[in-house]
Amino acid sequence: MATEFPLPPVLTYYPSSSSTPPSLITQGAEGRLYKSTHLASSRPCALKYRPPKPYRHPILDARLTKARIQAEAKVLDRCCREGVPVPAVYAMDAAAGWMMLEWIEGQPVRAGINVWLGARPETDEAIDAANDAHQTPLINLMERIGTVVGALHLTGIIHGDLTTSNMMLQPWKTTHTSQQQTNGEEAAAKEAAVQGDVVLIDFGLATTSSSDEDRAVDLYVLERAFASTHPRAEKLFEHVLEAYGKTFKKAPSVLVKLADVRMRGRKRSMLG
Ligand SMILES: Nc1ncnc2c1ncn2[C@@H]1O[C@H](COP(=O)(O)OP(=O)(O)OP(=O)(O)O)[C@@H](O)[C@H]1O
Repeated sequence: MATEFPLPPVLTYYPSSSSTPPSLITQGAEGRLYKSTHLASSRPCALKYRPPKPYRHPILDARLTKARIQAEAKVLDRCCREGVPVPAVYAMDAAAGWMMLEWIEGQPVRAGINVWLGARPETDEAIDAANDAHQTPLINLMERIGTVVGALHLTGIIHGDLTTSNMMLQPWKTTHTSQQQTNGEEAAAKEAAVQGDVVLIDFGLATTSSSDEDRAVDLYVLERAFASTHPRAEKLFEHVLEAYGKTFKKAPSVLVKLADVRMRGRKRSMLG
């Protein structure tokens, strides 16, 4: 895809004959995400660029952009060092508004879950978390989500915007086929859609905290996002929490706090 916007200068220079111009993947409110082979054709990378905002005072805008990029890169670095699955930071120029990250192959978890659920008849009842044996591959994914969020919280980082769009499913080298899903190509494709390693992305709103309350709010944000994005699978969210509860010593007390946070959330929505 041709780029429709000015690029940061670093990306208008192609260091090797095999590197191709970056292609725009998404354009959000704050920034743009390009896929690029700037470093090497065999090593695609994600270029996150926050262009100047004409509606902000230029000095304030430059300062804000720089601080946000630096903060996001710092959190990603820390996650990498501590073994939390996130894209590695390859390069950055915070003052120029960009950072270059490891490209994560695969699709967002949201899309994978939708492929899995999409194969069910429209008239289907909501999925019963405890008894639906046919959901094993999806349940396994939910558990992997809980484990990764637990690993993140253990490092003292709060994501701030956990959704199934801010998690990628990085395909496994070999596919694992469950006993339930051995009948046909369609079933195999459906199962493949929920396989892969969960990699967290978009740390633009991340903060550091080790308090039960902040961790519980992070989980609550994910719980609400999950319920509105995947309403039929809402009940399966308990598998995320169950796996989370096993990840570190204080995780069970975060889950107790989550009950409080939910209650407050409900009261607030009743009051309008
Ligand atoms: N490292 C990556 N590898 C592959 N795809 C990525 C990567 N980072 C982001 N993406 C894709 O780009 C999309 C947008 O990325 P991201 O959420 O980080 O940007 P954003 O929403 O513009 O960020 P912000 O909320 O900080 O403004 C993601 O949903 C994902 O599909």
